[in-house]
Amino acid sequence: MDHSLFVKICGLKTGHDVDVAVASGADAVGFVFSKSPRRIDVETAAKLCARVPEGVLTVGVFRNEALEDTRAWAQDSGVQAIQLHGSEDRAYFDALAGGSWTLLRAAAYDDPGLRFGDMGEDMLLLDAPVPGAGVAWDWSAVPALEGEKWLLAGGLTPANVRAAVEAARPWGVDVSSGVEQSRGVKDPALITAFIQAARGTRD
Ligand SMILES: O=C(O)c1ccccc1NCC(=O)[C@H](O)[C@H](O)COP(=O)(O)O
Repeated sequence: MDHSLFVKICGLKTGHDVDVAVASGADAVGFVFSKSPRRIDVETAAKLCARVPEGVLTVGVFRNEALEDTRAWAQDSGVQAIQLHGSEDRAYFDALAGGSWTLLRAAAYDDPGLRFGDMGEDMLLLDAPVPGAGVAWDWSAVPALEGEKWLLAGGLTPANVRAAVEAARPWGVDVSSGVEQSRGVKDPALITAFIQAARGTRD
């Protein structure tokens, strides 16, 4: 069992799905603000953030948005963390640092020369090259990230997450497609199953 594994459920759109993720033990919930079947508007994100209890991190997910839009949407929705998935550079990260947000940097696992902290991030998310596509990769090909706060993502499901954790030994995991019944529509039973499987608490 791995009670300490950090688990983030991404791309939530409804209050019920947020409640299920929280009740099932998620450490973080993600809301997508950029182009995606999971995109929600700022008002919806604010309502979803308001029902998340203290201790569970609310994360806004962005990809190549204008800096001022990212800042405004994060502020207006009330997310506690900003996850950046595009070609945002160090200046972009620096402009958001020093605020109250935890910064997550998403990078493709095969990004050459990848090193934790290069963008000043607080957490690194190691993903497949296309985010949110449910595409798995060779999780044993993880760069040296031992001891860092890094999340494994990309094609994880309730069926494969435990093996992936054992192969890659991440600090945490992140999932979207693998807990959906159809693209962009979450399945509450899969959310619960994923969290239990990730931590090895499933029967
Ligand atoms: O989910 C999206 O559609 C998305 C769109 C734009 C930027 C990021 C996006 N998702 C980011 C995530 O955190 C996903 O959970 C992560 O890429 C893993 O996705 P999946 O392979 O579907 O589990």
